[in-house]
Amino acid sequence: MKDKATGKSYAKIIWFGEHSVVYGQPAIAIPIYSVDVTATLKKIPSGQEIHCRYFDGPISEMADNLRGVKTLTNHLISLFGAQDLSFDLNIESKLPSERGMGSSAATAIAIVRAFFGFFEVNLTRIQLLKLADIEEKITHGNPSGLDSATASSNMPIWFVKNEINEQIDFNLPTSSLVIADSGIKGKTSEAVSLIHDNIVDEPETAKPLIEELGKIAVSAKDALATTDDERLGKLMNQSQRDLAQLGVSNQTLDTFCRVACDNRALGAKLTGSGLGGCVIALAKNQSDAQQISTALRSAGATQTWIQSFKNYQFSTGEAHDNLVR
Ligand SMILES: C[C@@](O)(CCO)CC(=O)[O-]
Repeated sequence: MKDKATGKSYAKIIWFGEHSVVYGQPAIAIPIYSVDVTATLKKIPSGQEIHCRYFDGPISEMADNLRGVKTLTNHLISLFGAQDLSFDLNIESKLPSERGMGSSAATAIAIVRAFFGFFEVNLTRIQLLKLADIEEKITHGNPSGLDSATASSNMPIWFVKNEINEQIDFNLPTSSLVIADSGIKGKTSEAVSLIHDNIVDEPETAKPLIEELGKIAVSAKDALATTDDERLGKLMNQSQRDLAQLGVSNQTLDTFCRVACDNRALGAKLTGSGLGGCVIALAKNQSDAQQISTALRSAGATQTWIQSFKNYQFSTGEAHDNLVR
């Protein structure tokens, strides 16, 4: 056992396939390395404390809105027989919460990694995702697993619920994604049940849209393999139309997409569960990305990030074993 260990994870951006992934369609998602979560577990003289932006104090006193993190932490305490250990768990997150960037999954992944690092026990990817799911099931109800799979990956992934979780390697050396936060909170569980209700109430409209979103993800994978950024942009626009028809966009997100496209974006769409949160726009080069980012800030984005794909591959030192959870 160490005196101190840290676990890291990343914000996730779903490029293609949010919502349809819940219904078995494929998705493409990417970790955003500059927007990360670090959990640090260290020994202290007494108590079991947790510090994060929503809570500061003993784990036993955590409020109900943090039930996911509390349950996961208690599960890890039992797993390692650490009931009598005095420790402090400090979570530092650069992710805004409820903005479609996978804040809860990233927090869960960082916590699990911190515990395994602290107890010096090897962690397999399957174990990591299963443990993160303890938190995600409480926070989101019926997660596809895409958020945790991406937050823990060091590469973009191609994902099919319970079937495929593999890295994709592509080369888009000049393009980048501009991510713009609308500042509006979007609850994943609400957006997921809204789509579920649409499928039940209007299956003849909703089901073909879900299937089309899956086909778009397949085409996008092909466009990535052939470095066809113009096609990727068009596929993003098509996704946005389908997601809006399914009811998870809103006026602000629609406006952001239009502003991005009026400012040289090759395409734009909401990312994550929608009903708020972030929009992503594909830029052909760095100067276009700057222009799009500035235009989106003028249109009201509270924060923007530019993720370039140059030298995207990097290593966390942990193998991504391409295993299904
Ligand atoms: C909306 C959704 O597809 C992504 C949320 O980040 C839900 C899920 O995959 O569990």
